[in-house]
Amino acid sequence: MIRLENVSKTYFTEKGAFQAVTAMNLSVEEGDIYGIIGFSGAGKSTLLRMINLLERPTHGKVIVDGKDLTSLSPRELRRVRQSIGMIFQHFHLLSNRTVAENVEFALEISKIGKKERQERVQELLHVVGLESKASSYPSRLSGGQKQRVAIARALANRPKVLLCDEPTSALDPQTTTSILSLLQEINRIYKVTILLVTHEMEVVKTICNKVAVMENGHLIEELHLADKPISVKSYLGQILLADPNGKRIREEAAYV
Ligand SMILES: Nc1ncnc2c1ncn2[C@@H]1O[C@H](COP(=O)(O)OP(=O)(O)OP(=O)(O)O)[C@@H](O)[C@H]1O
Repeated sequence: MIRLENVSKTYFTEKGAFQAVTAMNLSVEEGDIYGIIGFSGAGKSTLLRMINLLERPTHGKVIVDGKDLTSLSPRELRRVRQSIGMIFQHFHLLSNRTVAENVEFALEISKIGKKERQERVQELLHVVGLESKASSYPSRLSGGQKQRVAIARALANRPKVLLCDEPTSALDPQTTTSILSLLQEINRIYKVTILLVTHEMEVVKTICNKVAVMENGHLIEELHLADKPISVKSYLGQILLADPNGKRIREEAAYV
């Protein structure tokens, strides 16, 4: 479903060039819930954002559903992007639109007719359990509810892939659990392939079947979590697995 071939990203700033991702190869199969984990600054978000070309790779190919996105025209890319939904740590909802209007917005952009838009919004708000909040504005919602709206909006155009950038990092543990269950349900009902960036192994262990461990822009190793026992070779992979809540990661990251 998704293949990254020798993908690198260099940022050019006033301070000079900085290589955030180096020659990464990754293969995500249809139906996977695929985690990307590592310390802060490892390049996880950069990698995720290259999958819908929010960041354009400096080198390499990004192949989604058989198409090399790096070779598409802007128009073709806009169309393909509709099949790739995305959610973020801080939700990014439109504050001047209601819950229903936030979800509908994605359908307006794809020029879907009004009747179909409204039916789809109803269905999605039902799936994320927010029918009663359709007319509320985002400022009146909890963090978990805001993420549910963002998920409904990301699913509006029936994407094949959902990219999740630290989707639970701004949420308390109980809300995190409910959002992760929702993502799992969406993966099952809609057969959406999910890629999820996180710094917490607990999140990965709860819903992912595979995880890529990243450090300093490199893929350190890939773990198949369905295997028992899980085979872990890298030191970083062992730390992450032994410390599912990421406490030690945060301590070590603060120390270095
Ligand atoms: N637009 C940019 N311009 C310059 N440098 C950037 C840019 N975006 C990210 N970086 C740098 O690239 C590196 C990787 O950043 P990235 O956000 O991908 O890491 P991450 O693993 O997602 O970490 P975090 O969880 O802290 O966001 C960091 O050192 C960051 O400062």
